[in-house]
Amino acid sequence: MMYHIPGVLTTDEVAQLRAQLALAPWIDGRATVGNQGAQVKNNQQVDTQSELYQKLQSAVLQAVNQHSLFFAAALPRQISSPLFNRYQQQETYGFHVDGAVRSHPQSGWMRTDLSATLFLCEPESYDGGELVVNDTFGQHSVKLPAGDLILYPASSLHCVTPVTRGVRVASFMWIQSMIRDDKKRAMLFELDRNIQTLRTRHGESEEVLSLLNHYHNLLREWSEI
Ligand SMILES: O=C(O)CCC(=O)C(=O)O
Ligand SMILES: [Fe+2]
Repeated sequence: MMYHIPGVLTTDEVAQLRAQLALAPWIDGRATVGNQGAQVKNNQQVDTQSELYQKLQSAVLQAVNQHSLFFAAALPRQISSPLFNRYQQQETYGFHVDGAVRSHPQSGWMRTDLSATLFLCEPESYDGGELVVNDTFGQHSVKLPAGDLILYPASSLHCVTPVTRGVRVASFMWIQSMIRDDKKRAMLFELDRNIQTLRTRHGESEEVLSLLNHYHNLLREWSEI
């Protein structure tokens, strides 16, 4: 399942981030990838050793952590330090696999259940640069407004098509979820959304309370924390 999470950053926050990113040290994106990825990866990333990187990644992490729809869809247990990438002049990232485990600054290791891209450029400012994700229902091509995020299973093969005009800048990260299984996580999300809608439409009721209890009991049953 893929989820579009709108408004992770406001237009002003995107502009501020972009201004800072223009000053950041950019290095070859192959610095953070294994053998297979290196063969198909052609982009730049902000140097994670730089002081500015620390500041920028924590701003993105904070925005993501505060977003209730992101929380409901991802049920995050761990989020990797967000990275920043840039594609221009035909740069691309061919179909690849995201590593199943990564080192994490606080916990040592994390499992990547979900991948996320936070778009930082308006779609009409560049051509190409679609994120293409293969899942069991076929191929999905994604290009979102600046400030919006796409969440997709890290288990799916995916690529970024060549940027043929302009520049595509994004932040991307991985999430270990409290609910490892995509199907269970999707069911919980659907239940959660319906409870919220019922509440907004009809207010509190015994039935809403009971469904909420059911949601939490399933979460209690399935979560790994
Ligand atoms: O730029 C993107 O949207 C995705 C990047 C990506 O797939 C990766 O770095 O593993
Ligand atoms: Fe990837």
